[in-house]
This record gives sequence, C-alpha cells and structure tokens, in this order.
Amino acid sequence: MRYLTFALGKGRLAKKTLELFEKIGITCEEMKDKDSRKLIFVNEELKLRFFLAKGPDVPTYVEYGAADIGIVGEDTILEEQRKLYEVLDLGFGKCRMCVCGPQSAAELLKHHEQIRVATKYPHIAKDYFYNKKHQTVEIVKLNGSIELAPIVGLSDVIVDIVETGSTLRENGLVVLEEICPLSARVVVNQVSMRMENERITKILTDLKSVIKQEA
Ligand SMILES: Nc1ncnc2c1ncn2[C@@H]1O[C@H](COP(=O)(O)OP(=O)(O)OP(=O)(O)O)[C@@H](O)[C@H]1O
Ligand SMILES: O=P(O)(O)OC[C@H]1O[C@H](OP(=O)(O)OP(=O)(O)O)[C@H](O)[C@@H]1O
Repeated sequence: MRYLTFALGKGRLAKKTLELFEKIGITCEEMKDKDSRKLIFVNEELKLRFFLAKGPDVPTYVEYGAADIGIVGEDTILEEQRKLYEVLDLGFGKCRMCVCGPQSAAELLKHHEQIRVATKYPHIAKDYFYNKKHQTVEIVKLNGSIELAPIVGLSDVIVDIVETGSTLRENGLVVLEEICPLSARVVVNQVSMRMENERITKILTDLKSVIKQEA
C-alpha cells in the first residue's frame, strides 16, 4: 500500500486539524513537538505521511500530487486558483473576507471612485471589484498587517479577513462590504481522488461524522 500524504497549513488551522484527525483515529504524535525542525512525519501503521507548509503553498502541493489531501482556508483556495477538488467544509477557522477601511471610504465605494485597495489577496479583490461590482480599482499586494495601509495613506480600503473585528476596532476601521464567509476546507488531488478513492472516501466519511456530532 502506498503512503497517503497530507499537506497541512501551518499557523492557526494546524492545531484544530490535528485534533480533528485524532478523533478519527489518525494520530501523528511527532508533529506536536513544537521545537522540532523536522518537516515531514510518517505514521507507518496507517501508511500516512503529514507535512506542514505555508498556507498558500498547500494548494500547490495538492495540485501537483506531492500531497494527496490538503487542509487549508477557503480564502487560500480562492486566491491560489489551483486545479483540485474542494471536498469538505471542516466548520472551523470561520471568518469573513471583507472590504474594510475608515467609515469615510464608504462614499468612495458607493460612487465607484477609482480607489486603491491593499490586500494579501489580489485575486479575490480583483474578482470582487472587477467581476461583481464592475468597479475599476488599483490593487496593491501586501504580505501582512494589512490594516496599516489605509491608516498611513497607502490605500483607501483593504480586502482582508475579519474574525472577531478587534484588529479593525483597535485601528479605527470598519467593515464596509462583506465579500464572503470563509472556513477551513479539505482539498484533494484530482488523480488521487480516482486512484485512492476508497481510502480517501473513508477518511472524508469519518471526518463528516465527527463534524456532524460536534455541530
Ligand atoms: N483571524 C484570522 N486571521 C487570519 N486567518 C484566519 C483568521 N481566522 C481564521 N483564519 C483562517 O486561518 C488560515 C491561516 O491563517 P494564518 O494567519 O495562520 O496563516 P497565514 O494567513 O498564511 O499567515 P502568515 O502569512 O502569517 O503565515 C487563513 O487562511 C484563514 O482561512
Ligand atoms: O478580526 P480579527 O479577529 O482581529 O482577525 C483579523 C486579523 O487577523 C489576520 O491577521 P494575522 O493575525 O494573520 O496577521 P497578518 O495579517 O499580519 O498576517 C487578518 O489579516 C486580520 O488582520
């Protein structure tokens, strides 16, 4: 039997993902060691391999078949636009993709002004403004602390994740428009889905029943 390989996004989603896997009998103790610099972990008994990667790289590993299954935020799936199957909503990592800014920017949006938008998600922002709102905007790609951009005058608004809203509140910004809700998803390589259908379907069925019990 060949190994099934899982790519997990490091960061916020990793802990909950491992907890969920434990509930369906998939454990990888070694992965919990925070001091370890090891990148890939094997469960010999179950013939499974796990690795942690940067969130935006997870869809890449899955599309190329370097991982059969990936766990990643819906925001990353939408942004990366990779060829893969999105098969399950895990129901955690819930947040919203929003257009945010100072309250004063509401007028700019309303009147479809030529505005500048800072974001870590240029594809999502472009799709929203160009295809859904038919508004021409200039998009500036940033890699973090996006809320800074309108404060220091780099952009009029931002497109970013809002979870509790604390970051916005503490920086005098508000949600101006909601783009879509988000949560953690399971994605599967298109060839693996055919070749390893039985094993993958079993894992998905087990995950679904745990999610249902907890809902
Ligand atoms: N408050 C939140 N902020 C950011 N992401 C959140 C939040 N709540 C849930 N998420 C989800 O968790 C995923 C991983 O977020 P995390 O911040 O750990 O990684 P990242 O955005 O790739 O960050 P970094 O660039 O710092 O590694 C996001 O893609 C998103 O789907
Ligand atoms: O609504 P809240 O609960 O405040 O969460 C939203 C914030 O969390 C994320 O940032 P993150 O912590 O990932 O930092 P980064 O943007 O600098 O990567 C996101 O980009 C927002 O800034």
